Amino acid sequence: MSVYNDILSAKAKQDKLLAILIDPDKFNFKLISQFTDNINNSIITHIFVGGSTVEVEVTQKLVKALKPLTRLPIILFPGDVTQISQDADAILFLSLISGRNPKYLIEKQIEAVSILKHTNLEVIPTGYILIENGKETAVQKVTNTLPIPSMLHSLVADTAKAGELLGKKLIYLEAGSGALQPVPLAMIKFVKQDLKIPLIVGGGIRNKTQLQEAYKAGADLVVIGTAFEQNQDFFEELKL
Ligand SMILES: CC(C)=CCC/C(C)=C/CC/C(C)=C/CC/C(C)=C/COP(=O)(O)OP(=O)(O)O
Ligand SMILES: O=P(O)(O)OC[C@@H](O)CO
Ligand SMILES: [Mg+2]
Repeated sequence: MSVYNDILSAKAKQDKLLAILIDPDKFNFKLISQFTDNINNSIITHIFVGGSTVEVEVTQKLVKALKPLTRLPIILFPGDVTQISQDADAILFLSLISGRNPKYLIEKQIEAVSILKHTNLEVIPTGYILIENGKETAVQKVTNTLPIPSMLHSLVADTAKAGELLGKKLIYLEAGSGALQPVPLAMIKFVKQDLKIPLIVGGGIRNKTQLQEAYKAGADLVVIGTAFEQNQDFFEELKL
């Protein structure tokens, strides 16, 4: 079994995927069993774990605790090498290709190699693209990069395609956690026209309508974090 092959076959069958993003810093360990019950009884297909700033060792503790409580794949979505946990199933090996900061284009990845050697994680090369959303996001601040303006559809599409040609296996269009505006639907459609690899879309998606619209526009996998953090009823809303 491979996490990436499963994503590819879902895409081929046009089965849409949904990841819940769990931020280790904001996680309440006391509620873990209720929380994983909610996840296991929902349409969620993947668990992403990560944050732009996470205290050392908290990710490892979270992944270890989650693993026995769910059969869903746990995928690291790391802001830093300190978030690598050997108990996860896979890691999005991100390169921030919308930015021009060498640290997030190649330096963190070099740093990660010696840590990854001691794990069995499936490594999934991922082109990560920040899209402007109306306010500065945590990832922008941490990486000291600018997102691509939301009108520049062809720059985003060319950036995504360049990622594919460089050998990335996934493209992730990111409006940012808690974004005021999710990635525009017209942009998703435009990027999708010439992209063969699966497309992940996340940031600012807060209800089922927005989720379905993102799928219809061409997202193969949608990532939602904040709506689960802030709205207790969101698991129920997804069932309707
Ligand atoms: C290859 C390895 C190990 C690391 C790659 C490091 C790179 C290139 C990261 C890209 C930039 C970055 C900081 C991504 C963070 C992704 C992420 C988990 C975002 C979600 O966090 P938010 O929810 O936006 O932020 P908060 O933590 O403030 O909530
Ligand atoms: O928290 P939200 O806004 O759902 O964003 C999810 C993810 O794309 C952030 O990296
Ligand atoms: Mg967050």
